[in-house]
Amino acid sequence: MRKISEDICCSKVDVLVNTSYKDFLDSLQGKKAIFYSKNLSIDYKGDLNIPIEDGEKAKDVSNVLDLVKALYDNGFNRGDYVIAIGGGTVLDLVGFVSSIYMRGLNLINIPTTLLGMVDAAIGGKNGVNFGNTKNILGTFYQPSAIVIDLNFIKTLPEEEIRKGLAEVIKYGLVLDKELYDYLAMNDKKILEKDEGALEEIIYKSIKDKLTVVKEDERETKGIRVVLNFGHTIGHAIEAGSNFTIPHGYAISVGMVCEAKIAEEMGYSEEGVVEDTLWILSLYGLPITPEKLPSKYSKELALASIEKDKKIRNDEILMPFPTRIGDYKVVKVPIQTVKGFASQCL
Ligand SMILES: NC(=O)c1ccc[n+]([C@@H]2O[C@H](COP(=O)([O-])OP(=O)(O)OC[C@H]3O[C@@H](n4cnc5c(N)ncnc54)[C@H](O)[C@@H]3O)[C@@H](O)[C@H]2O)c1
Ligand SMILES: O=C(O)C(=O)C[C@@H](O)[C@H](O)[C@H](O)COP(=O)(O)O
Ligand SMILES: [Zn+2]
Repeated sequence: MRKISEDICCSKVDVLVNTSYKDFLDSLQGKKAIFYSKNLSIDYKGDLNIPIEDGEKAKDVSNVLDLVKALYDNGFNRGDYVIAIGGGTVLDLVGFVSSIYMRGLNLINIPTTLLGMVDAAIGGKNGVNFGNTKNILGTFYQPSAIVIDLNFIKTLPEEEIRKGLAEVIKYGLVLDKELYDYLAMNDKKILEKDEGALEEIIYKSIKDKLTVVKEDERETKGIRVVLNFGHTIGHAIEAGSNFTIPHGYAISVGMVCEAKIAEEMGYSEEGVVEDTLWILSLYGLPITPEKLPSKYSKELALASIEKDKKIRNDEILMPFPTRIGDYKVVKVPIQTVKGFASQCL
């Protein structure tokens, strides 16, 4: 077991990597509401156990009030615990609910997908979708603990491993050359779910993400935006498909497109686009729209860029890879981004 403890602004956050979630929950004193993915067989008995239909539909705003009602009807208060067990969609929904009910009660994240373990469970961003826009309603709210139980990986299909790897590759490309090199040399082990290799990339990803979040929890200093590399175009693809194209695949194509924009605008060293294409292909991730699992409306995708949360005045704060493991945030006019996007989408 590896433990990371961080003070993020006003919250103490513990991350336990490779530990039993049941043992951890047993150690908590207090009432527990367990909100878990319906697709998982969770036999842990809390004071309230509610299954959630996961996938992007979980992030429909109507689900927020259903969960709030369950907490309210069952007399939960700020001394009690909300436990989120599932992939990124369950974590985003439950994180939001736990932050608004009584202005916040104790949240424990137990991610069960690779994407959840390396990204969604970490950093306190949560959100639900509204009006064809991703995560337009949400808060920043830190969980007190994140428990990574690698047993969940055992039942995870390979395609879910690949989707999570898209976010791991993101860290490699813009923050961590060592992680990029590790990914480049250990593809077989990682795709075969070798426990040591998975623990290594999960640990490195969490460290990278927390280093950024600690500096700029609320994304107000132009630092946390780096975690959004590939997401302007990625979220546009998701919106254009009515959220049927999974996040991991959408941001894979998004990273290719945004790396190309960086190169064309003269912000990246030669070879960055090739390295991006190479590493994504190594893990079988889509690098062109044709390789995505379904079609999307280009018009809806382009229109959704206008709602990007990184817009300030008429410009989007774009985190561009400058060389592998490094980035620069550049203000690009919305219409310029849309012009480039129109070529890649
Ligand atoms: N808040 C953040 O910082 C953040 C970061 C990255 C992504 N996200 C969000 O996360 C979401 C994507 O998350 P996801 O990729 O985990 O998708 P998901 O939650 O839809 O889970 C993917 C699939 O895996 C299944 N599953 C979950 N755990 C399993 C297990 N252990 N074994 C077998 N199947 C399992 C689920 O039932 C589902 O079908 C998107 O909405 C994205 O916007 C949020
Ligand atoms: O934690 C962050 O900050 C991120 O941007 C991580 C992203 O991988 C994640 O998809 C996040 O949900 C995107 O947030 P948004 O602010 O673009 O909605
Ligand atoms: Zn993401």
